[in-house]
Amino acid sequence: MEGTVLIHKEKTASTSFTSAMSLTRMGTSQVPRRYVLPPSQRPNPNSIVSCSLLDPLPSNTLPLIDLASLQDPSMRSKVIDKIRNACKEFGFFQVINHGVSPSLMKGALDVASEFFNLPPEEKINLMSNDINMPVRYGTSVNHVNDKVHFWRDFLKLYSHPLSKWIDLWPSNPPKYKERMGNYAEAVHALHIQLLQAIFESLGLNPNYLQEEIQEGSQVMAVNCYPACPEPELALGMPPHSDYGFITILLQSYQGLEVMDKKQNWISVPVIDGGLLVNLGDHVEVISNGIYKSVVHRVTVNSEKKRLSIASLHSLGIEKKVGPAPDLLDEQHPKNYKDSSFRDFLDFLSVNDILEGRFIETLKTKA
Ligand SMILES: O=C(O)CCC(=O)C(=O)O
Ligand SMILES: [Fe+2]
Repeated sequence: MEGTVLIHKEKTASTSFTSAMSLTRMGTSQVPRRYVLPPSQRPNPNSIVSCSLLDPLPSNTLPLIDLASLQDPSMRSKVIDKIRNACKEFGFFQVINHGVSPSLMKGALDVASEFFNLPPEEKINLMSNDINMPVRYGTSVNHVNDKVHFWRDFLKLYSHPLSKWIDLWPSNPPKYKERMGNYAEAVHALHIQLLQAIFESLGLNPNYLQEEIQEGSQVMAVNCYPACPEPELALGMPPHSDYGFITILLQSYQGLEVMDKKQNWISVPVIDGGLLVNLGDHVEVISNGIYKSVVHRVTVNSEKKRLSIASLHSLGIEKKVGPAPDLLDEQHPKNYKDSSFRDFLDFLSVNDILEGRFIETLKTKA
């Protein structure tokens, strides 16, 4: 049958199911049971706060930061102040004038879309249940808990250094490597600038951990959320925070929601040419909790396929990260244990993403 794929080869060799993309193409009018969330975890449209994007920031708006002035010595400290406020208040902000060109962004979204439109037979050889695989196609299933599924197909790509990984990336569509690779490199350069600004906003040397960051890891999660016949019952991704320093996210359509301090879900509007920046668990740990990683989730809609490219940046897989010594003294003891990307992968391999966040396991006090 078109679209039926075998998954969980290692665990349940007989399990077969159809990807969200194939279900949508078949014109399914109801989501299969495995996507239906318990009522308490469903997106409740009445509780979602919509925000306008204003600058400067009154309450109840999401921060939008113009990076054009970051390189201007007379303006830099103003931008750093805005970044500090955004990190403290939300752990999230959007950026414009960030240096990644509109054509690179469009090129990456176009090839992402073409890849997910390929017939299942073309994608299946990239499918794996092993979260350590450097290139991994997945269709909605959660690697631990195969009872709850999410309305998402994804392709995870190890991306830095690009020359090490790009040969493993898909050769079809033919422009995939070139377009996605150019985007990955531009976003990698942007993430270095953003980290410098974030460190500066904490009072740290902007070049803190510079060498380790240059040698760090970049994993891109290219996500596809097809139109969903019953969007009120399912999610594209459950609530989680990202591992790593920051995630730079490009979205083609609305769907991402971030949780604010009052635990309201705030829907993130799409800004033409903008990119989203999520603080991840590394920043929470390095700042010793001054900043918190942002909890976010993805809702789906019945009208339109949504694509997103999440570029996740962290230290190398075995490198431990801990609170910055300059932020610690007798009044400010260490609130988090040191940990590595490997520790996170080990955590993920035995924990369902719905059951707690990795960062909670690092706290030295309750
Ligand atoms: O699709 C999105 O907007 C978010 C994706 C995401 O959170 C992730 O890949 O970690
Ligand atoms: Fe995420």
